[in-house]
Amino acid sequence: MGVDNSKIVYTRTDEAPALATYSFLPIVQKFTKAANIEIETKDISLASRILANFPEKLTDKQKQADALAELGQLAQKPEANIIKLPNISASIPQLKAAIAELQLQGFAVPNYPEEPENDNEKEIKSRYDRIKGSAVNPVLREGNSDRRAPKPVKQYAKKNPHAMGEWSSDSKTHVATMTSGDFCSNEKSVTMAEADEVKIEFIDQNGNTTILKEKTSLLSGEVIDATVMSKKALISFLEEQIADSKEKDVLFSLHMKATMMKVSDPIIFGHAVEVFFKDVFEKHAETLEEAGVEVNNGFGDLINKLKRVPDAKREEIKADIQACYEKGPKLAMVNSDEGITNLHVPSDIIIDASMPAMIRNSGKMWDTQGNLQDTKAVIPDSSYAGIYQETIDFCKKHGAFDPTTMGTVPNVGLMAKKAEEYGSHDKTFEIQGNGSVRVIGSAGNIITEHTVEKGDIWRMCQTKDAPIKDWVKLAVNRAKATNTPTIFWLDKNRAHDTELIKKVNTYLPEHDTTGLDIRIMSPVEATRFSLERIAAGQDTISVTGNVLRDYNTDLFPILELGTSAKMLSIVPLMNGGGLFETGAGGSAPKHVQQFNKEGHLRWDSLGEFLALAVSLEHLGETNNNSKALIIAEALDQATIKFLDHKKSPSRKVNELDNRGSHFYLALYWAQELAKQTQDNDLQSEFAIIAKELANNETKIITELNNAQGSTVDMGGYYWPDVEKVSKAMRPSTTLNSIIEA
Ligand SMILES: NC(=O)C1=CN([C@@H]2O[C@H](COP(=O)(O)OP(=O)(O)OC[C@H]3O[C@@H](n4cnc5c(N)ncnc54)[C@H](OP(=O)(O)O)[C@@H]3O)[C@@H](O)[C@H]2O)C=CC1
Ligand SMILES: O=C(O)CCC(=O)C(=O)O
Ligand SMILES: [Mg+2]
Repeated sequence: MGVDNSKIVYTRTDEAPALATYSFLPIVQKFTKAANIEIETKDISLASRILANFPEKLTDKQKQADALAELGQLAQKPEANIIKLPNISASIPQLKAAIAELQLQGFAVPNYPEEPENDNEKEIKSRYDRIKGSAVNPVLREGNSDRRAPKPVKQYAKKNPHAMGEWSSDSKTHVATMTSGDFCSNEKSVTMAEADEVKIEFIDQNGNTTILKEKTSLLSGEVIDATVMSKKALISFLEEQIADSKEKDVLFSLHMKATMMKVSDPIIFGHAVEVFFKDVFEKHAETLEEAGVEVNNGFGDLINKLKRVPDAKREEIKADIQACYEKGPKLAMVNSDEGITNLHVPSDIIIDASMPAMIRNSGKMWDTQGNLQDTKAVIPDSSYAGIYQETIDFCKKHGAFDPTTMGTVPNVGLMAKKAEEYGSHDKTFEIQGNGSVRVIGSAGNIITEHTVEKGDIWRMCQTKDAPIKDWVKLAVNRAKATNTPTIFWLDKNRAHDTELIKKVNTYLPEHDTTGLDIRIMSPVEATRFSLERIAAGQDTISVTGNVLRDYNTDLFPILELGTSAKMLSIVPLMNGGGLFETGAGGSAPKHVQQFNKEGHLRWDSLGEFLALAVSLEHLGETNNNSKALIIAEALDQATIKFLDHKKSPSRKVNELDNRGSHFYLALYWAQELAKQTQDNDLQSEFAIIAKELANNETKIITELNNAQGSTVDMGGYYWPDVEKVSKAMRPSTTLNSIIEA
């Protein structure tokens, strides 16, 4: 064999999934130990990543290993078997909050220098910049993605439909997107004929050159695209949309990925805040500057920093803010009770989850009174906005989807080797003057050139050939395995997609596709085609680039299953290993708030159960471990039973929560192992455990439910106290003693 992969790495992350791990991991360790599998944990939480980057500021006891770097290396090895739970892709406000908490806990990590004033601060900022945003996913995702609703999960959703808001044909809800001057319209794309090292430079109007990035190495066959968002076009678009929301009497809402994938999005978010509160920002420019307001961190940053402003001035600004609210359209609210608008915090409105949530809610969002209202969903760049307008049009015409009959849309997504927008982070620049930006080859040849103005956002992406080839192969494999129509969502009128279409047409014939229905359609056409089929109960595989992977794997699951937490999410790593992600959703900060307040955790670990089963199966197959295969199969059966018996966490306090759901999973898993006859050792060991768990069911559930109903002190949000949380998440001594026996 040569490859030793009797080990599974289980990640510790943040927020709700991290809490769930405290309860679930001991169970996992108990079951896998019986097959000689070692479960190693790696802490890739935001706080741990901060600590790992500043060893010189910490005592020996405080130091953290750089788990992310270690996992990044492991992901490139054939023995990799990693279970990854969702983590915080930190926005700057989240990063700052985590730093402040760590400092309070006695870790001498430095502040985040937003505007570094010397070399030392620049160095600190550059370290933090490696931690924020999508710092984790692109490092681990050394393969393309296969996300789908497994059959039992889909069947369960059909039998137990989630609530779906009705749609009316006269809904005023719509998407607003730019028609010119945006990334989509300005994109230029080139496939490299041979490997090269390119330079990115800015040339001002006087012919002075500034190097933006000295060296980017490109492989032969690599697709690069460069594009620019015009600040002027963006501002006038935002002004128009604000006026139009007022006129049409719909809520103004902004939907972006301002924490991840694209470092351009916080800047765009900042412009939206500034345009909406234009009168405040113009009139008080100097005061706000002095107070250190960072508009890219959302309107909430202004509110927080008002305390630094002298009293009289503060009252004046507050009155001007009020005037903006009165003059402008109604703003969509994230939390109407607390007055948090859609423009307050960039990480509160993450488009992949926020748009489907709106569509599931009859196309409505909350106003300041907590009433649902029709909405203008502003998605500035037009590259992918059309899929949501198409979905809205479909719902207006046909009414809401019916989860009891609808088909499914799985996804095969291109993301390996920092494909597409994942690779843009170190190649995105806010342009400092008028002139042009060029990508120059080593022979001095101009590869792309854009005329730019001060404030424009220029960015470049790169997509390597091998990941594209692998993505086509994965699509064909999924098409074959399911005999389902398979659509590449690529637009022949978009520069980047044109290059990808050429490659798809080259690589598809390398596979035997006899009898398969594989087509290429633009994202808008593909949406309509898939929606028509889904409504008729039919399935359609979507094969997409990286951003649509992100969007589609929340959009369809949220419509079909009520949440993307129930998705199977596999990343077959290009070098042979496996990365198994749990669900397709995020770290659910709302769930932590509820847990703190009333001791009830409604995080649904179904994604973890699904990921663990495929991880065990992968281990069993690559390591000839028959016990692992039996345990995997038993886990799948247990998960089906778990769904049948409706043991998912309830949303309400004093009912079954995440911890109780883990008990039932353990019970069913043990019962399945006791039932099988292929392995006597497993059978006898788990027969005893199954019996003990079953005999103590009432006692355990009582102990677990009694732990609910009061506040929980975690001793920290980003860096909680291990003992406190462990105690809170494992309150049943009866269950603990069975698991630890
Ligand atoms: N793969 C990753 O690592 C990802 C990380 N993130 C991170 O997560 C944070 C929050 O992002 P956001 O976009 O709000 O996404 P979330 O998925 O956390 O929130 C959206 C909603 O999804 C539902 N949800 C998601 N997972 C579960 C689950 N297991 N059990 C029950 N409900 C679930 C909840 O819906 P409801 O209220 O309807 O129950 C939740 O309120 C951010 O910090 C972001 O960076 C986000 C996406 C992916
Ligand atoms: O890093 C990303 O792609 C964002 C995380 C996410 O939302 C996802 O993978 O679905
Ligand atoms: Mg997503």
